[in-house]
Amino acid sequence: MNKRKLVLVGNGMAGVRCIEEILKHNADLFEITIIGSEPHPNYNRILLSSVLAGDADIRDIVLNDYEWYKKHQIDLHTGQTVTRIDVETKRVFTDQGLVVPYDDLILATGSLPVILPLPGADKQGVISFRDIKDCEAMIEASKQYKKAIVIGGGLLGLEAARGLLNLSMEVSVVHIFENLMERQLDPVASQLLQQELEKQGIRFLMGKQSEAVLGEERVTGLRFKDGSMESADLIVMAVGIKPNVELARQSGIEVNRGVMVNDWMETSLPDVYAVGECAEHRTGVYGLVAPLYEQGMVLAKRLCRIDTPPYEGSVVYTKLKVSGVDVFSAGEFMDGAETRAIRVHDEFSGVYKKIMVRDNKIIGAVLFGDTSDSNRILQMMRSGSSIQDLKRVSILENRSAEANSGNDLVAALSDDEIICGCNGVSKGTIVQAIREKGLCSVEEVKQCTSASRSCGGCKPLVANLLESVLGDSVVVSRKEPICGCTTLSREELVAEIKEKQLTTVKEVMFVLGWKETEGCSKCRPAVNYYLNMIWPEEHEDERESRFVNERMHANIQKDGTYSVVPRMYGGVTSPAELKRIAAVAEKYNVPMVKVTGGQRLDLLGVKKEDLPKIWAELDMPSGFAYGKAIRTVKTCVGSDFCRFGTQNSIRMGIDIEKKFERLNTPAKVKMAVSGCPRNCAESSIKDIGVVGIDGGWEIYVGGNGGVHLRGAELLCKVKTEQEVLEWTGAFLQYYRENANYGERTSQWMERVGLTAVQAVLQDSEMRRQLNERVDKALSVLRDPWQQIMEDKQASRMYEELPVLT
Ligand SMILES: Cc1cc2nc3c(=O)[nH]c(=O)nc-3n(C[C@H](O)[C@H](O)[C@H](O)COP(=O)(O)OP(=O)(O)OC[C@H]3O[C@@H](n4cnc5c(N)ncnc54)[C@H](O)[C@@H]3O)c2cc1C
Ligand SMILES: NC(=O)c1ccc[n+]([C@@H]2O[C@H](COP(=O)([O-])OP(=O)(O)OC[C@H]3O[C@@H](n4cnc5c(N)ncnc54)[C@H](O)[C@@H]3O)[C@@H](O)[C@H]2O)c1
Ligand code: SF4
Ligand code: FES
Repeated sequence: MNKRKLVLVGNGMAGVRCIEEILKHNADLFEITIIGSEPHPNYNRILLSSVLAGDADIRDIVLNDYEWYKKHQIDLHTGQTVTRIDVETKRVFTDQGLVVPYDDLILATGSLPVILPLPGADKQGVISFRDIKDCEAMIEASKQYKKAIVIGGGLLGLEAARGLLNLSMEVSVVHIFENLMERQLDPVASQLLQQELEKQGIRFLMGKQSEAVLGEERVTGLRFKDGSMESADLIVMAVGIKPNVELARQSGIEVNRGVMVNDWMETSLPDVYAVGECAEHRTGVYGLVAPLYEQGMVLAKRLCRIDTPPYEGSVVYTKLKVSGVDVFSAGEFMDGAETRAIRVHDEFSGVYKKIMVRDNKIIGAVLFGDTSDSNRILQMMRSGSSIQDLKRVSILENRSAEANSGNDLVAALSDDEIICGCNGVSKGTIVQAIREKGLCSVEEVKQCTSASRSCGGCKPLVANLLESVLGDSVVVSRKEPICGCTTLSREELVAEIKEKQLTTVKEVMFVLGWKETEGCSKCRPAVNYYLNMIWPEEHEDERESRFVNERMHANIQKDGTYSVVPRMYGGVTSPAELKRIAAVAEKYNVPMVKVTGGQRLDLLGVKKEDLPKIWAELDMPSGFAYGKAIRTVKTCVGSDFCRFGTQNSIRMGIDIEKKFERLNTPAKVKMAVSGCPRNCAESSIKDIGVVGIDGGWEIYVGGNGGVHLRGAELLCKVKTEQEVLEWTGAFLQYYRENANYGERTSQWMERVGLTAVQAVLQDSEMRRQLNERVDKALSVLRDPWQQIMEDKQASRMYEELPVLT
């Protein structure tokens, strides 16, 4: 049988998803050609926000790699734009002279970002945020420039702003209205969101209408209609999108806001279909993947001649992807004459929930601060079930607070509740797949059901579901590949390194069949760390695999200069040290000397070539302020000086720091010792916090005072200073051996739980063995500043190293 020729214009999320569905139904029906303007295989556009925020690498976000196209015999043409469709002869033409005939044609050309027609909008440094190219441009700009303006306080603008903040830029969001995300949030939720983002460091200029982009060749600022101005080196326009319909319009296909389609995604021309953001269905144009995938599923069945209910539109919802902020919105959210609302606003915990009701049915919701009920509420909206017989406020009862764990919460969900909103995958489907196909990792569930394949917001729920179904085999269920270059999880990698006695990064990648021979910026430093941890004496640290700060042994600053933080054990210094610091600062014109949060002195603005000279003249050890290593041990004044002090916190802090300095760890480790439970050294928000009590010490672990605020948990109470050192050593080594590279103790403790850690460390023999291993690791470590000063070759190489971020 002759295959029908199917051509897809647009190699993006909606179109390729439709092709995947077609292949699932019948892989032999079509000869498929895909033409896409971007020079990449299909990637997850949603995760561009994560790439910008530094949580993912471009390579991690590819959805279908080139192999996939080859495997399915798809003729792929990237970097080519279809410029004309000849509907008479049924052929498409590209800007590079390619002519492809079709029997069926799918248009999935997506959207174009709206660019405000401001004078100066064409200057360098004015960009949108839509594709990999934009994302790379922002990352590049952040290396040279300081100040960014994001125009538009919608989902995209806020995610861009958060990403730019992570790239160390100063960020101002310019919004035209008084309330952020006014298309999704009511004024109360908007205000809460603004306050939270302000706390994270974003500035807001509300109710501002932009008038002109300032600058010569490159942007220097923005002028507003009220005459005020704001300076900027980068302007990101995130003021909405418009369906990309020009190709369809020119080809005589009926176009309104989008390409007009009926309930089977058919356009006004025979054999021409449209899906995704470019399509307009019953006046609805969607800008989120869930409805686009629903459209693709209907079209796939239609093209494969499989009976399908028509596409009748979608109930959409949004969640902002900014860490530390939980925001959910669906359907109607503004109060009106015909609607009533059920509201809860807990100002103490910062939780706001509002459910909109009409004719006893839920027609919309806004949740801020706790979005754990979002799936259930969405389900009730979608099913249109009556809430007449329910106790109204029970709809908003916080099930996450009642549940002892995420597993309890997920166990309480009914089988038809949707776990993955983006891909419309229910709990029942996932549970069935886990049981029938023996799945035991989130990655496997993703491959098999598509759950967690898009925004990734449902990953924790999928993981909880795996745990609740698999019970004790949970350890297996947590396994995820360390990056896209390998399928090996951390546990598997560590086991392979030990078993095969692999000793260099290159060897690991070669022997274990890495997809990319050189690895990526995610796995190279991780493998180097695991090798250091496993073979402390045998493995020679591979500096070229480390991030720039660790290679240079100093923190690179925004302007390309470095900072120097010498170690001051327990935050204690001496007149002699202070004199040396002052002399160095004067001699090398150090622009700023600053006291750090960890009770040390930071010399900021040091030129790269001055670093070794400054280290030599300071004659102090490196403070490792740049590394995934033991950082500071902050202390209060303690019993020697403080009238409340029960224990000598300064001595304890110095002893801890002297014992564990230089130790490399999966992520930075901050410690503190307080002389009494008044806790002046803030031990309760440190990775390890020690608190003096009558007759002994309490040791707390897993605290974090950063973006993800977490109180440390009590690990144990001990009597002597020796025991503090013993437990600290055991905890550090257990964390070194079991956490993922880059995972802070707070995240690790969250993942494995205090009880599991206590169960190991309460065994004195285990503590002894762990201490033996940590002592071995410590015994070979030397001060890196000293090493570089002694090694002429190293200091030369050091000057020449290329910058890898
Ligand atoms: C930063 C960011 C974050 C997002 N976050 C979320 C989120 O959290 N949740 C969510 O649901 N959605 C999110 N979205 C929206 C989501 O990514 C889009 O809805 C989805 O990608 C649209 O898919 P599409 O296939 O219709 O269009 P696209 O993914 O834009 O694909 C269209 C493709 O067609 C190509 N093309 C256009 N014209 C032609 C032509 N003539 N010839 C050849 N190729 C052509 C384009 O270059 C493009 O590659 C986000 C979007 C961005 C930019
Ligand atoms: N988490 C998510 O689901 C997510 C994240 C990013 C992007 N997206 C999608 O990407 C698309 C684009 O997002 P978006 O935020 O650009 O679109 P949007 O239309 O949702 O928001 C644009 C915002 O810009 C504001 N605005 C318009 N003109 C302005 C002006 N002159 N000055 C200042 N502000 C102005 C609008 O009031 C609006 O709040 C949408 O479809 C969105 O759903 C979704
Ligand atoms: S924690 Fe206790 S001992 Fe230390 S300074 Fe505060 S009050 Fe004094
Ligand atoms: S909810 Fe977005 S991937 Fe599952």
